[in-house]
Amino acid sequence: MTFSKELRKENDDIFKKIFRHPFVDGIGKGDVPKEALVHYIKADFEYLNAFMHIYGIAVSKSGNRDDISLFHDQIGFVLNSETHPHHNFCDQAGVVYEDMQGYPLPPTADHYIKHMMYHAHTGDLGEILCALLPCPWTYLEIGQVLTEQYEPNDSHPFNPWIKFYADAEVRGLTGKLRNRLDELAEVVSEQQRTRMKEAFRKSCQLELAFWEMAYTCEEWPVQKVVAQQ
Ligand SMILES: Cc1ncc(CN)c(N)n1
Repeated sequence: MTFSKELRKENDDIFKKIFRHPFVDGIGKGDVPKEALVHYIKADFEYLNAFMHIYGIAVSKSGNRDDISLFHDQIGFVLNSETHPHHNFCDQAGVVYEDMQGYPLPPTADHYIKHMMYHAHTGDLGEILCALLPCPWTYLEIGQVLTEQYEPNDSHPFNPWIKFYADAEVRGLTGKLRNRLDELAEVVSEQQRTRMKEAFRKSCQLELAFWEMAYTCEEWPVQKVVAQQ
């Protein structure tokens, strides 16, 4: 079994919980509370900015042009294409995309990007890929599961979102990351494979937590700066 297949199998419990999460299921049913959509978009805009920064660190650790090209293409996709599903959520929430940008990250999203940043700064390319992969991979499978389960048509409010993530482009990009990870995993020590598995599982946990964060509109416990005495 390839390393990425092993990762998928070992984290099936979390993938299943993600598919059943009320926010994700709400996308399939075409019914997500507006506040949750807004909370999601605000956090996800900044999350994806951080995600591109991490790909940038991966570029700086790349030893050849094939790897540089791999990460460059992923940045291009996030920058130019992943705005489409955000627009779908904005349209359904009745808000303007530009008004959703520049907000501080809620605790879970903040934790998630710092987890990836940690592995980006301290790990090698394989470890970075493990921290990054649950992001495209869980969304690809969410798109596939919701398509199968709800068979959305053009009148479905979240049809563009579901179609986008179930699409061949996302499958192709995720497949490229998986293939590169499988190559890198073949030449590392058992100890390093354990570190890689831990990075992957924590990102899966944080994917699930991100949906919960948006659904419950999670905020920091104290929001305003308390005046110093
Ligand atoms: C938190 C999160 N995870 C994954 C994706 C899909 N790239 C996303 N937009 N946001």
